[in-house]
Amino acid sequence: MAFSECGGIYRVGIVGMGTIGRAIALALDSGDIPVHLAAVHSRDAEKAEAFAATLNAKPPVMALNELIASSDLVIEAATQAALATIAPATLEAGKDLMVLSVGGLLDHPEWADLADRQHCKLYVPSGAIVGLDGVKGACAGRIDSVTITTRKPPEGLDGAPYVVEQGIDVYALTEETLIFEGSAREACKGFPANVNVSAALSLAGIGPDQTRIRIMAVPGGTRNMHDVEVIGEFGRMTSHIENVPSDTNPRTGKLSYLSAIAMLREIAGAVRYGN
Ligand SMILES: NC(=O)C1=CN([C@@H]2O[C@H](COP(=O)(O)OP(=O)(O)OC[C@H]3O[C@@H](n4cnc5c(N)ncnc54)[C@H](O)[C@@H]3O)[C@@H](O)[C@H]2O)C=CC1
Ligand SMILES: O=C([O-])CC(=O)C(=O)O
Repeated sequence: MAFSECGGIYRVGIVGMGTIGRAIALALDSGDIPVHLAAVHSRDAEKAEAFAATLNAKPPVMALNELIASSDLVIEAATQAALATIAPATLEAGKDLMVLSVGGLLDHPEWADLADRQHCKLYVPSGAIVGLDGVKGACAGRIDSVTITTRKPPEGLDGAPYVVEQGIDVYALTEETLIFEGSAREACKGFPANVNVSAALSLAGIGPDQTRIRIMAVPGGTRNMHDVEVIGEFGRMTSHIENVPSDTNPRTGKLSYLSAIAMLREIAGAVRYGN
């Protein structure tokens, strides 16, 4: 952890003031995580100003480069496309980075090396998925397969580039339907705002080309569900999560931001649970 020089308080800047960014800002504003919310930045500065004004801390809304300069940790909660700017700028400045748009990491293994050279940390929370501790352990040995099956209601998949390109009308489906099957890398390109969980799974496990994903549209569904199966020399592991879609973004399950908040608590504290 690279502490700021002013007062030894770990300064956090949040980029992206949508569902996840706001939830993290509100958690920090409650004051029970010992870090300082130093700045926020979003594509829509006016909306970010209005939200920041509702917080006790009244964090300034800054340009990205100013936010990076004012933070020890930058939390990316924007988009995979935005990450392409945020990640190198943050790491080159020697600042820690937490990434939510995890799919944006898959084509940039050099960022992990950059973090290493710059002596800073690159954090990837489990997000909307469970069981990455076990996956990491399992992948220390021989692995035969890692598969994730994602089930979302139509509104959780609507507008994804793959859905648009293929002309799939997710609202016209009448029963659970497989709409995509492939690697985590391919899925994160076709569904950049829907299956970042598959990127986190692949990075914790055997990589984005070897990790398989199936995406199912579930008409009438009320949960974003992810089933992970890992088979290897250790045996077989499965995990299942039924995520309540967040109120403001049906693609994003509530565990996504709760996981980031829990990770921040551990970064700020002395004790870490789990692997
Ligand atoms: N790792 C995980 O398990 C999960 C990751 N995600 C991903 O996390 C990211 C944030 O998710 P949400 O908060 O639900 O999305 P959201 O759409 O509610 O909010 C995104 C915010 O980022 C802002 N933004 C967009 N482009 C920007 C840019 N270039 N610079 C600054 N701000 C920009 C938007 O104006 C918006 O305020 C998304 O990429 C999403 O796909 C979402 C759920 C789970
Ligand atoms: O919240 C979820 O179910 C997962 C999600 O959107 C993502 O991984 O991008």
